[in-house]
Amino acid sequence: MWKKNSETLLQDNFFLFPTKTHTCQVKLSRQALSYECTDEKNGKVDSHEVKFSDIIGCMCKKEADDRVPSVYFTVFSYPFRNKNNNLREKKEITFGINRCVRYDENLKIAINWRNVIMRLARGLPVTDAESCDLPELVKLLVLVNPHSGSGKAMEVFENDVKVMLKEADVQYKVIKTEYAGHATELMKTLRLSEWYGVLIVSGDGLLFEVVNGLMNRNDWIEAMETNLGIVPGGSGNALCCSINYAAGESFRKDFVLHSTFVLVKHKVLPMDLVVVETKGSRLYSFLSVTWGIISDIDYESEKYRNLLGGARFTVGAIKRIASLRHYKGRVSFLPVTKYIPKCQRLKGRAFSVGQLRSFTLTHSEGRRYANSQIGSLSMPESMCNGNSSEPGRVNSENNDVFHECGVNSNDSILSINDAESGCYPAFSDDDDDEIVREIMTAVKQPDSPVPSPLLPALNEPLPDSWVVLEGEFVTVCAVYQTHLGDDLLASPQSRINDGVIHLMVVRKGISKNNLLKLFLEFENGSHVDSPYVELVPVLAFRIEPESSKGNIMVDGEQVPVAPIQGQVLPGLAKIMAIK
Ligand SMILES: Nc1ncnc2c1ncn2[C@@H]1O[C@H](COP(=O)(O)OP(=O)(O)OP(=O)(O)O)[C@@H](O)[C@H]1O
Repeated sequence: MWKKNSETLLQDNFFLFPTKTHTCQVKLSRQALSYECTDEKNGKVDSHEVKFSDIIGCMCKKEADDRVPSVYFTVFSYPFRNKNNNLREKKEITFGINRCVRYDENLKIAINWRNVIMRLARGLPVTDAESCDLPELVKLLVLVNPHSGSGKAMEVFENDVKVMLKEADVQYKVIKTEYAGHATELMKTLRLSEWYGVLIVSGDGLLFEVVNGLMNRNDWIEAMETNLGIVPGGSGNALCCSINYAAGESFRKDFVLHSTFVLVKHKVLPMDLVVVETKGSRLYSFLSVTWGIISDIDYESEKYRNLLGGARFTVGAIKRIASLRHYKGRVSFLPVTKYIPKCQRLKGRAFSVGQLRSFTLTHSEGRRYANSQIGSLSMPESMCNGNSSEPGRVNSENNDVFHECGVNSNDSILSINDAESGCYPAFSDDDDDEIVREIMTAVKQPDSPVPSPLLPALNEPLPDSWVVLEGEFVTVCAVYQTHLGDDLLASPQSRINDGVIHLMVVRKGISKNNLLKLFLEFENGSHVDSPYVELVPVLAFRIEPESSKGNIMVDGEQVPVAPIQGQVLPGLAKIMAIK
């Protein structure tokens, strides 16, 4: 027999449905629902515990026969199948109450248990467990793109998502998009106060439409308070992969179940956006800007979308590596910390640990930090030779940056990076605070345009504090989520709201074999250790292609091949995700 202790919020005796022969003592603490059932036939006792972190909802039911006063409540949970994998499975447990002769009295008990369970499952406070209100109603506008991925988004919603929304007591209205751009239009006139959030059942493209629709409203400040959720219905589903990866949830097997689980836990995180400026347009991006082989694969494999779904990227990658292209141009960026080219870090001696200065931008959540560790590796000589032409400029083909900084291989990494050394000046704390002030001032002024204080006009020169790389590139990607696809862990250090863009640069000089190897390493993120890959944390970037050949993609959507630049807007969006 259990004793009620200070941890116990509620305790009672119910019977276990459907057996009716098992009497259970059921107990609620803030962490778990526990029950101990005795089989009346053989006296066997069974103990169980269901953690609130696994519970998504609770529902009351009555008997079909109105003359029977029994009432039931069912708890819906999705615990991990076993300790050795991260796959969840549904477990439903139903308790019956027939203690009172009157139905309404049994119902009152069931409703109170349901209310407490719903609050604890959503992480809400419970002050008086004996008389507890149901959490506030959650109403979602669900947008489904019937043409995303292999065209099964509606099926995904009907078969998998709907049932979990019901279990979690989430109300919704579904709109099937009718054309590309429909979601953007809908967002422009959305009555914000009517909805807890907007749920996208599609790929990243539909969320891109939603974000841009909201950001282009005059009241974009309020509009960006809208909670955004996403369940994978596309082919890449990069944001869903990143959200699940951060939450420790599966994003390969049972992807939809795990994404919907994250969604119905009702946690919301600020998410960084990047304001992107290109020929005649200003876009708001949550994922990436890509140029070179990555964008070519994304765009050119589009035609296999319906046939192959996610596998379209693998087929596209093999094709593109076989007939490898290089892209000439200039890549500039404002580094979070003083920039040291990877070849310089690796040449001469291996540094065991490097340190990035903590970059912070104040947001309502407080200050956030981006830290990085530089691994120890050796660098092919061919990647590190040449002479520089001017400070702040690194020619990818003929530059001896090591020499340029006026240091020898015995100097420490921090002294190489001193401002006096002639290396690229870094962003100072004062600058940080200035940016924060500018963004926050604009945010407080309704109807003012979204500020981008780090970006000069596209046709204007960049300040000296920017680093410039020139030459031929295989790819340049500005990434702000961990994943660009389920087998593309492009930027393992990215966090949903770290206030940092990770700029990945692969220059000409890598063989096809090594490039293929690199693509295989993308799956677990080990490409970051490759001497051919630079991954630089930056606040802003500019890409200036020399020719208009190839593709540039913003969040997987094609834009003209022309100069393009972007700046991080820390934590501006709200995404339904678990840290
Ligand atoms: N009803 C519709 N008909 C045609 N196109 C649509 C419709 N609704 C949305 N779109 C467009 O379809 C494109 C692809 O959508 P989405 O990105 O969601 O799927 P995906 O490309 O398969 O997934 P991912 O971007 O994750 O690879 C987007 O550009 C979107 O604007």
